Amino acid sequence: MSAVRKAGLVGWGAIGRVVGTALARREVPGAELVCIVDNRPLGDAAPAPQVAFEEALERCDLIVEAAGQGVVREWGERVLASGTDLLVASTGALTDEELAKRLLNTGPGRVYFTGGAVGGLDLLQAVRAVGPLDEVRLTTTKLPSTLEQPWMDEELLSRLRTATGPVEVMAGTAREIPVKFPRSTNVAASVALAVGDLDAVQVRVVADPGAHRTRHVVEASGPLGAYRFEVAHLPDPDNPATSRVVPYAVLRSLAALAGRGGQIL
Ligand SMILES: NC(=O)C1=CN([C@@H]2O[C@H](COP(=O)(O)OP(=O)(O)OC[C@H]3O[C@@H](n4cnc5c(N)ncnc54)[C@H](OP(=O)(O)O)[C@@H]3O)[C@@H](O)[C@H]2O)C=CC1
Ligand SMILES: O=C([O-])CC(=O)C(=O)O
Repeated sequence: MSAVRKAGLVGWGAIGRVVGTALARREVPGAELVCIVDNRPLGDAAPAPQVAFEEALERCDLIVEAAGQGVVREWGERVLASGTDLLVASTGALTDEELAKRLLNTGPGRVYFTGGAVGGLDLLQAVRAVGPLDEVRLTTTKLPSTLEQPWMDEELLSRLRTATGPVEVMAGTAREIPVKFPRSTNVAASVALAVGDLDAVQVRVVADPGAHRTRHVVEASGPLGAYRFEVAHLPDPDNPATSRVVPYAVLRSLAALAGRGGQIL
């Protein structure tokens, strides 16, 4: 592995632009931006060459996925088999346990995920080593428009569009929810990765026209106590499904992977 991590960024959107700009400015010690992969032609605005995914694998030793669950499904194993590490933002892809297993067993590259929009995962992961968490709940509250999905029927869409207060859109486990809302509930999968059990995490997705901040509340109890983590994020103005904090969580994960944080992580 080179002393400086050669990072390739997949996705030049709400997350990718902030991450890519910071990397290009060398704001993450120990990591540099080598190339960008995106569906759309990026033109001169991009701070690194736009390349095809195959070429990114040749140029990089770390791929940062900030594009969507489909990229993890389609490319995950190829990234790792090529010897390149993979940092995943679209953790919802890992609710496919067969895929998650294959990614764990493929190498020599390694797979990592970022905590993204949700906090407290380190503590949940620590407690899980003592014994299973018996109750884990996540309540995600977002602007209704960010939760509309192609599979929704007219009645549900109309409930979302005419809501004047909080409306429960769906309840289910972390196995079910991130697949149904692929761009807006990856946090459920992230909590499940920390807890180590997709079915143990009960998720409520709430649409609220008053949710000018996106809220994620994680509640859990286990052998050593009870936990509650609540965040209220400003949404990205261009893509309100994504909280503005997420690229900074990706950058934090990158700094840890690059191992030269300039801070004690
Ligand atoms: N872990 C967490 O807490 C969070 C995770 N996420 C995940 O991160 C993803 C990205 O978020 P965000 O930046 O807000 O999304 P955006 O839609 O703003 O940007 C995604 C970019 O990636 C591109 N893209 C999508 N698929 C591909 C592909 N197969 N190959 C190349 N480029 C592709 C998109 O192009 P196009 O639009 O043309 O498809 C778009 O330019 C989300 O879809 C979600 O899965 C998001 C928020 C929080
Ligand atoms: O950014 C957020 O608040 C959460 C999100 O979109 C996701 O988990 O996919």
